[in-house]
Amino acid sequence: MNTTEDCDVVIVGAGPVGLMLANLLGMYGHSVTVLEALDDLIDYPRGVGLDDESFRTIQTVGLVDAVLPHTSPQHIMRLVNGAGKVILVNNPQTDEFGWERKHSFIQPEVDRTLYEGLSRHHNVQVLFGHRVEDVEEDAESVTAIAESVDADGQVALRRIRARYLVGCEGGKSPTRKRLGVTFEGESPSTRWLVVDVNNDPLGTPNVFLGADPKRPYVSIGLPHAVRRWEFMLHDDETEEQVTAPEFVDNLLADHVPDPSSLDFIRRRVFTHHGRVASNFRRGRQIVAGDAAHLMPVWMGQGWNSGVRDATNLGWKLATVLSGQADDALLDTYTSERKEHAEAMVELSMTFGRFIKITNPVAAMTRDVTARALNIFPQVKNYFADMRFKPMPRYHSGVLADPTTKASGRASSRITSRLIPVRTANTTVSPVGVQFPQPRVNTRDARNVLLDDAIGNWWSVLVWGNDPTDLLPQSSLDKLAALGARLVAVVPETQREWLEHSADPRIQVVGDHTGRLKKWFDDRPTPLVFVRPDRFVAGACLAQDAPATLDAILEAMHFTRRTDASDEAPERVREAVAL
Ligand SMILES: O=C(O)CCc1cccc(O)c1
Repeated sequence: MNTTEDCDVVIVGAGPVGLMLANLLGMYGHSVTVLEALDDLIDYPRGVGLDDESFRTIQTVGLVDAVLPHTSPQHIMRLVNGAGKVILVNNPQTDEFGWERKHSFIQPEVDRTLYEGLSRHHNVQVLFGHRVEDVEEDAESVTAIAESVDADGQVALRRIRARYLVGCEGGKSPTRKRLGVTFEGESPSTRWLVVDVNNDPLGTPNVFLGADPKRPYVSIGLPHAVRRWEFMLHDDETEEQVTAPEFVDNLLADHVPDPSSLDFIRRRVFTHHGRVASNFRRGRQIVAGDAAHLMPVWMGQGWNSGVRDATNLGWKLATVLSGQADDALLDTYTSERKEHAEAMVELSMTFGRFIKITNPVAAMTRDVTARALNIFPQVKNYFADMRFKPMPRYHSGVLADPTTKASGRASSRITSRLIPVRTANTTVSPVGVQFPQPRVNTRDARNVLLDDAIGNWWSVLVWGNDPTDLLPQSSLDKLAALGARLVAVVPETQREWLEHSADPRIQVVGDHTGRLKKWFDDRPTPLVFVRPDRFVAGACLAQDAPATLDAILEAMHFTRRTDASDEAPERVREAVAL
């Protein structure tokens, strides 16, 4: 081991989070080495739910067409009691972020698509069969020392030096242990047996959560004729017992006429955990996905929470690596993601307690209460629409919100001059939440989802106006240095007219569905700064835009280094050339 290979980021673990992060960084032009201890990707299903936010990131990395065939939209979840009667339904109908809120999916196929997507990026490599044995960190770099064993049993060590290392190697994450942070929460002792089969003998779609006090169970129809069952285990049942074919056939006898004809993918025992790391970063090492937080399966949020981490971290790493911001920007990864991960863990743990009830009297009380609550449409819709799912809303980080005290560190400098209530439908600030994604028409009359029109980096969206008419040259220069795309959003009726009269550098989008008009009508902020991860960093009146922009740049520790020169990242040059 004499040589050291260099790259921008070492990712440890070729699971979905590592692969998604590698896709994002590769797309932004950075070099990545992914080190995976296993010889290949894991080939059996684990996560089964893919949500709209993850789909949006899959869209960002350009892999939607390859992922869609491994998904089913309108993924409904029903809670049934011991007699098989439905007591709660969860069937959200919204597509506000451009995609159905819930899909089922085949994780090994989607993970493989993410892996194959990396071949588009010459600067990204995945090394299977490479176990990280040691990590050295100094002021300038972090070096992973990885061991591999060839077919003849020869052991080789490889040194990969990078600016940052991201541990995406699951709940037992050695990276998290090296950070020395705590992994707070609970690991209830309840065990579950998971049984996946290939030739689904039922054929019914969707998820059934069987709140049967005798033995709670789960039955899920997945794409490609895969069926998943999960059975809660009693304390006296050993792993050896419950994975034996006769035991499994016995459990399945209540669900399928002939269990003996099933083509089993896997039978495995697992326990749920509800834990969150106290910090997701220390120095040059960062954790993401299960390495940073573990949650029970009930909300289908394990895979999605990891993808949210990658989405949050990807653009921040890209910004720091290209010199646009100081590395303090990376601290906002913990402050933004940890709170939401905690909320998701808490919700998933609560749901688990609700399903796992084995005391018959307590179970009956639960069922009667749930059915009684269903009589009230508001309660019924609350569950059906999944309004109990905490949507990410950042309160501190790369934000500038004059309406809250706790936003980005520079927010207090913004003059708080929101439109008087009489000229807006509400006074709710959109700062810290995701911007919606309806379909729009573009300059060349293509009908696309909004993100495909505004690109994969920063954008400034203005309702009904040409941003170059509203913003002073000093702000336009800063936005050019940031690489932000300027977007005028107009009713479709005005699109062609504006295209002819507006500054040629701006993108004009026609709101033919009226959804964006409604969004801007509902908020007192006709100018919004949208981050690369689609969250609103700032929103204001046009006249407040210069101060809001300055506050955002300060909150992201912007260095103002970049311009449209040859050294500028490609995305900046593209935006400036618009
Ligand atoms: O809603 C979903 O995406 C399914 C969540 C779920 C529920 C129960 C077990 C399991 O493995 C996933």
